[in-house]
Amino acid sequence: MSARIVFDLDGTLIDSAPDIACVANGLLAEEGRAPLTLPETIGFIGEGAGVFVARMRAARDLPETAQDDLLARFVAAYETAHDLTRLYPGAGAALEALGAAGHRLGLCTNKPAIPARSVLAHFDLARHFGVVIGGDTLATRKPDPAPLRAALDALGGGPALYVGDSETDAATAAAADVPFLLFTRGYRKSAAADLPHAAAFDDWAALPGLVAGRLEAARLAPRATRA
Ligand SMILES: O=C(O)COP(=O)(O)O
Ligand SMILES: [Mg+2]
Repeated sequence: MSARIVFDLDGTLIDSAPDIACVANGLLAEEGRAPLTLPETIGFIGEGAGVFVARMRAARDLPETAQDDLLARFVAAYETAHDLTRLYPGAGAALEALGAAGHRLGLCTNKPAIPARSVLAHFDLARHFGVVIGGDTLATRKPDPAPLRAALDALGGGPALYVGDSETDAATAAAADVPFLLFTRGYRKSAAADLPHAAAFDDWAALPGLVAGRLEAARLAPRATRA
């Protein structure tokens, strides 16, 4: 059975926090402020670039009036910030295997669309995705369900799954009524058990089997288990 599988990006497919910290710290240095630590940076990721910059400002005592200017500079620098970013081990092979199994793949991230597409191209991942929805593609972003719904609609019909790492992703999947698969090595702030999820994995090599198992369970008991 061919499913629609939509993925989050930061903290799910890629470990991008070191590059995000580097971009933030370039701006903070220009503003005469102390750099963010990596844990601080990770704590600020998840609700899009605007919220990240607002949290960075608040943490380093920069005024709200600087928001628009800082955000524009942040997004501009973000587009080419790839050197410190790593694909999680096995993520590329898992996308390859899921595509080869006939599933249709999409991406739904709160990262702005331009840097999202840029990092996908950098890692040669763009070819896997039939649709890419960024944090600024629609008028609303996750945890609003609209971006995930738009990604799924673009992929056609069939069972749906959302794969992500964070509270935002779990809430988005719940709001869209889509089963959520939690990658536990990303940027979530709470315990995995506190995030509603249909299944969890800590190794990308396990995902194709997890998906196949869920689809088979749904086939055998369509009323008891969705997707
Ligand atoms: O840019 C962010 O804040 C988060 O990005 P993500 O939705 O891919 O985790
Ligand atoms: Mg994420």
